[in-house]
Order: sequence, then C-alpha cells, then structure tokens
Amino acid sequence: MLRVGLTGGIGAGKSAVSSRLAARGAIVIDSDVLAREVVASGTDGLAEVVAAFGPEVLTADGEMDRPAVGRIVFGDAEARRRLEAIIHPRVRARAAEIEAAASDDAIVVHDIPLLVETGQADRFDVVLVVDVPAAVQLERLTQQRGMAESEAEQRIASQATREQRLAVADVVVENAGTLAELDTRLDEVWTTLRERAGHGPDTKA
Ligand SMILES: CC(C)(COP(=O)(O)OP(=O)(O)OC[C@H]1O[C@@H](n2cnc3c(N)ncnc32)[C@H](O)[C@@H]1O)[C@@H](O)C(=O)NCCC(=O)NCCS
Ligand SMILES: Nc1ncnc2c1ncn2[C@@H]1O[C@H](COP(=O)(O)OP(=O)(O)OP(=O)(O)O)[C@@H](O)[C@H]1O
Repeated sequence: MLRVGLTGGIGAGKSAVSSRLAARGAIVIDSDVLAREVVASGTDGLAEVVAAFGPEVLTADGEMDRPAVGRIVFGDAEARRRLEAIIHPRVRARAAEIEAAASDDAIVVHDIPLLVETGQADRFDVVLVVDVPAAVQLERLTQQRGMAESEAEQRIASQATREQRLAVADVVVENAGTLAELDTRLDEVWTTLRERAGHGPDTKA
C-alpha cells in the first residue's frame, strides 16, 4: 500500500485533485467528510460539541449548526482547538478503519486540510501539496463558493502558510491554471505514485 497525504489551503483544489486521483484508481479518504460524520445527529461527538459550546450550536433539527460553529471558532484559536480536540481523534480513528479495509496494493490518498497544522507529514509515504497563491484561494472561495471575503480571509489566516506546506511537500501540484492543466499534471503525478507503489505501467484507458 502506498499512503499519500494530500493537503493544501482552503479552496486550493484538494477536492478537485482527490476526485481526479480517485478516477485514476486511488482510494480517497476525505477528512472533511469524516469530520461531518463524527458529529452527525445522535453521535457522541455531537454530544461533546454541545457540552463544550452549549445547545446554541444545534439547529432546530438537532444537527450541528455549522455556520454558527464556524463563527465561533474561526475568530477564536482557543475555541478552535477545543473543537479540534473533539473531532480530530475521531476522524483519525475512522480514517484508520477505512484504510485497513483497503487492499495491499492500493494507493490510498488521505485528503487532510490540516495535515501540516497537525504535524502529520511523517505519517505518509508521499506528501502531496496543492499550491495556489492566496489571491487565487480568495477568488475561488468568494466567486465559486459564494463565501464572504472576510470569512475567506479569516479561514486562510487560521491555516498554515503556503511556505509551511511547501516545506513538507514531496510532490507539489500547482493549481492556479485551468482544470485541463490540472488533469495533465495529475497524469504525471499518477505515474509517479504508481511507480512509488511498485505498480507496472497503467494499462487503464
Ligand atoms: C467549523 C466547522 C463546523 C465549519 O463547517 P463548514 O461546513 O463551514 O466547513 P467545512 O467543514 O466544510 O470545512 C471547509 C474548510 O474549512 C477549513 N477548516 C475547517 N476546519 C478548520 C480548522 N479547524 N482550522 C482551519 N481551517 C479549517 C478547511 O480548509 C476545510 O476544508 C467545521 O469546519 C469543523 O467542524 N471544523 C473542525 C474540524 C476540522 O478541523 N476539520 C478540518 C479537517 S479534519
Ligand atoms: N484549476 C481550477 N480552475 C478553476 N476552478 C478550480 C480549479 N481547481 C479548483 N477549482 C474550483 O475552486 C473551488 C475550490 O476547489 P476545491 O473544492 O477542490 O478546494 P479544496 O482545497 O478542496 O477546498 P476545501 O479546503 O474547502 O476542502 C471549487 O469551486 C473548484 O471547483
């Protein structure tokens, strides 16, 4: 098994990369998806979040009110750490379970937004960083995701810097260009990953 850690700043294009690697045959484990599952309605994770932040972080339907929690934690590093202390161990446990079910020859890509912030670079055979300038992150988050500029800036500021990510990268995927350019680059990256995994040439069409 080849274990790949995929990271990048918010809006850099991790999902765009992971979906394209999945299409080429990778098993993708997405931390953002798991971070939702572990605080789904009725979980002990959600109960801990309510114990830590109060019932006002629940919607009328008993779900976690994500915008409300976002407003609390992205302006307050201490509150963010309390939320992460509840969610991250659960995400890691679930990711390990999913990975354990993958075959020995799988290329497993862990999509982890906070890989650098949480000091996980050494856990992977290959660290793949999706890199764009902050101006591109801002533009994509505001124009394609409809996020307010102030919110986008706050999230970018709560993450590692571009330089900190590049410092731990084994492979850098530059994604300031078009999606067609990204596809071409990922053909190269996929070949490299297959070589690292000890696979022969990719015979898939
Ligand atoms: C604060 C929450 C409720 C906001 O939810 P929301 O639906 O608006 O955002 P979503 O979860 O889809 O995250 C979007 C992006 O925000 C960034 N982000 C999320 N959490 C964090 C964090 N703790 N620190 C810095 N950036 C973060 C990441 O780039 C992520 O890809 C949510 O992000 C959360 O529960 N965060 C804590 C868990 C966590 O650290 N998740 C990130 C990877 S495990
Ligand atoms: N090369 C590109 N050209 C144009 N748009 C792009 C490109 N790459 C990604 N995008 C778009 O930019 C936005 C952010 O990309 P994506 O969701 O893949 O980022 P992400 O790193 O997964 O973000 P998050 O940290 O929130 O999970 C999306 O709307 C996506 O479709």
